[in-house]
Amino acid sequence: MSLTIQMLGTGSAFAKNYYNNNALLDSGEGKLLIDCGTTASLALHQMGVPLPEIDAILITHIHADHVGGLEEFGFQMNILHGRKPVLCIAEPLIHPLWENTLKGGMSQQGMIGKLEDVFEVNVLTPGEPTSLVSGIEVELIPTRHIPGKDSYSLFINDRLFYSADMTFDPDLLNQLVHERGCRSILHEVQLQGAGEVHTTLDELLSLPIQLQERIRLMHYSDDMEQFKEKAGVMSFLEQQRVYNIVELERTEQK
Ligand SMILES: Nc1ccn([C@@H]2O[C@@H]3COP(=O)(O)O[C@H]3[C@H]2O)c(=O)n1
Ligand SMILES: [Zn+2]
Ligand SMILES: [Zn+2]
Repeated sequence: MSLTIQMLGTGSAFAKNYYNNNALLDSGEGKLLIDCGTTASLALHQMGVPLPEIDAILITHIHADHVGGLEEFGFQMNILHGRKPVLCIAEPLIHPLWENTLKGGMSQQGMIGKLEDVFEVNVLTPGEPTSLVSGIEVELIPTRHIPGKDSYSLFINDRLFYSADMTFDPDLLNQLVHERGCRSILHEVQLQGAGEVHTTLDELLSLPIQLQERIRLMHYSDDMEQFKEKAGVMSFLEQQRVYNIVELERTEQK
């Protein structure tokens, strides 16, 4: 079965030339949206993907570039299409997502008082690979991002690692490739400055070349073009281009 990935956007939280770093996975039998940021519905509109075609949404962590579009997605599906969208989410994110992000805009007396009133909630257990839509199995891997905030990277179909926003974790990347058969890595990157809550390009450049060869960069700032020649064998994912994951597994990327 073929699996494709199309980034709705590849931008950092403050990027203006790129949409939010959200992704559409398509197995041919089902579509999974990874994160639903503020720009998600506009990007999906431009890609010609109607919201009801998406079988499930998966959330990595709570920042606006990853969850800021859920209010519109939830309202559109309930009001215009008469059904709740499926929301796959780790248990620790449910309370803060509703109480701190969505409740203000979505609550309605006697009608909407909790996440489950708007979404079909599929509660995920980190560390347990779970089939989310036909042909797409995901394991949540807790990774560090902001102190005190839970965040989960993704290991997809036992072959593709998709980083959430995360600080540099070379041990995890080594383990995934050498012990778990990971063939390609889509990794967030911060191009300039210290990587206090993200992973810097310099940190990724310190990895063994066999790991760098598997990495495609995403979640980058507007000055990405200036860094194309500084990224070594790593290349930048292009937003809205459709990649077959087999194509991502080729080591010669440039
Ligand atoms: N301690 C923090 C917290 C947040 N930030 C910035 O805010 C953005 C929120 O979305 P993000 O994509 O995680 O990127 C974060 C940083 O740019 C940051 O730089 N340092
Ligand atoms: Zn982000
Ligand atoms: Zn974040």
